[in-house]
Amino acid sequence: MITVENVSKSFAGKGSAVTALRDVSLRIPAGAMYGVVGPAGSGKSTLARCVALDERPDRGTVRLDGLDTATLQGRRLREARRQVGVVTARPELHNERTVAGNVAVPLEQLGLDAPQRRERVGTLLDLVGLARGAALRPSELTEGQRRRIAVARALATGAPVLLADDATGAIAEEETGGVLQALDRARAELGVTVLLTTQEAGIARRVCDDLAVLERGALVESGSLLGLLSDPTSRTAQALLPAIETTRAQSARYERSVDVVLVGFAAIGSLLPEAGSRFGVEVATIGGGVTRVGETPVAHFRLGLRGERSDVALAWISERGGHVTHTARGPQGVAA
Ligand SMILES: Nc1ncnc2c1ncn2[C@@H]1O[C@H](COP(=O)(O)OP(=O)(O)OP(=O)(O)O)[C@@H](O)[C@H]1O
Repeated sequence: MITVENVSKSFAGKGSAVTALRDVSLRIPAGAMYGVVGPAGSGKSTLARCVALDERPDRGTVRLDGLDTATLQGRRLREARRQVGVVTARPELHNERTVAGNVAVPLEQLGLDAPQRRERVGTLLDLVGLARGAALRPSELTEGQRRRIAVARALATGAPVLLADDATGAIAEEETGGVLQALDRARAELGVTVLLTTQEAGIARRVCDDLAVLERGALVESGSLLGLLSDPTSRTAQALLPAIETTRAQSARYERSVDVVLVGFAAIGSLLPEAGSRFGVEVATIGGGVTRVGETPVAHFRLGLRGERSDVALAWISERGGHVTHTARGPQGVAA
């Protein structure tokens, strides 16, 4: 468990100081894939550097498994830093060494002998999908593959936390999946806690369980990704849920219209038709669509309803986990 407790951090700027983090608190459970999302300059890297103990907060503290890191110095600080492997968007690789040689660097520093290094490097290159590239030079690989070397190197010493600070930044779209898969396998197969910062909520949507959104150094929302998506007013939902575009004419064919978020195959497949037949109400999908969070489908639909018991049908949908938002009714009982 990583806890960030009321962390604030400012830097001297030209003239006035720049506040990079304002009283940020987070709880990152052990073994989670946790996303920190926000626009450029919102404080993601500063938060990442505070968690990696490369930066000291002005106020507040970071706890790694309960250890208060605020006052650590010298050897104890170095030991705590070794708990966190770091990958950035600009990993420095040694081009005079092979891919395997790069991953072996931290193991050489630890004093592992050659057979132990070979075994560990082989396992890690396999984990990041580069087992066949071991003898190549980093310059012979794509940028996405170089990021995966950096992931393997960051995991080499067995750090329980992996900090991927914009690790998918500035690589080709088709290579993003490979980097995300490497991070996901680190979590799933090594039990590593992964903190992933990115400007794109869509990147976090593909792999993260939990999310924090930063804006101008402040935490604006945090929680499970599915929980945040269930609230259509959250920033995360607004960024990730399919947009609803319906015309007035489409809505006008029904007595009322509502928006609904449904999570999971079962809810999306059966809740609406079942509500319709159970309560004798016509329930039609007149807008929206389905997206995916990891493996889970999430629907954001506008529904048109007709029938006396539409209120009861909607209450029934809500009781079964559907998140219903009532849109304003127009003068003829039509959604505005
Ligand atoms: N070492 C530093 N010295 C001065 N200002 C800094 C320093 N590090 C960060 N800042 C400032 O703090 C604010 C937050 O920066 P930070 O790099 O944490 O944001 P970010 O969300 O990671 O941005 P990006 O997505 O562009 O990487 C910015 O205004 C930045 O200019």
